[in-house]
Amino acid sequence: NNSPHTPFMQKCIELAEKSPPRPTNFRVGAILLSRKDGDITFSDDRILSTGYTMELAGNTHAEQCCFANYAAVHKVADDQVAGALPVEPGRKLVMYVSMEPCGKRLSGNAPCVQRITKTRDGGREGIHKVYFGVKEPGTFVGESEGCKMLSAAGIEWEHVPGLEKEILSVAVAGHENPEEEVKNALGKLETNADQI
Ligand SMILES: Nc1nc(=O)c(N)c(NC[C@H](O)[C@H](O)[C@H](O)COP(=O)(O)O)[nH]1
Ligand SMILES: [Zn+2]
Repeated sequence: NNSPHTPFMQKCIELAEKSPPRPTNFRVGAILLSRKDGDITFSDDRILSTGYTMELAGNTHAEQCCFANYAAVHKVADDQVAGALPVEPGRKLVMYVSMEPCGKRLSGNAPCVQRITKTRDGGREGIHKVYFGVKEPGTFVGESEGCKMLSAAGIEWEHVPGLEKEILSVAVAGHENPEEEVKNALGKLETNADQI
């Protein structure tokens, strides 16, 4: 699949591969960038931050680490990251994540969709669009709500097809029956591919 977004998804997979395998989460990679409107070759992209699951101490998600890394570089607290993100006319903030941002976490920690929507606080445009490579499998929270919650917050999202098997294999590497879980998740994708 030669989507122009594929190289970014491959970079997210490389990031996810740095994540320590655990049975209790998915290994995910995230990239935050600024993109010039109408730049169809993405040649004027500016990478702002990256993150991967458990990159930072504690039970941290890729998107969470991506924001926290940006906050640290800009010397603001994690919950102040929105105010530190660039606001540039003619440019948009875009996030690539190998897996759909979580709408709910078994740990009860703030879900990443909430962290993404918070970038719009104070009337800022914040994150304009999120690209992800696979919907979250039902392993932990059942039917994922991430996309619905992004739409409800007025944030665009798009599934980048073609790398589902690679993304899922990396994501579940620390799980009990990884092959089974990947097959199951891919099977679900086949049956409701149109509903993604
Ligand atoms: N998009 C995304 N990025 C991540 O870095 C990550 N680990 C998940 N995983 C989603 C999954 O639903 C939660 O990992 C479980 O619900 C357990 O919740 P905790 O992670 O312990 O808060 N999803
Ligand atoms: Zn998350």
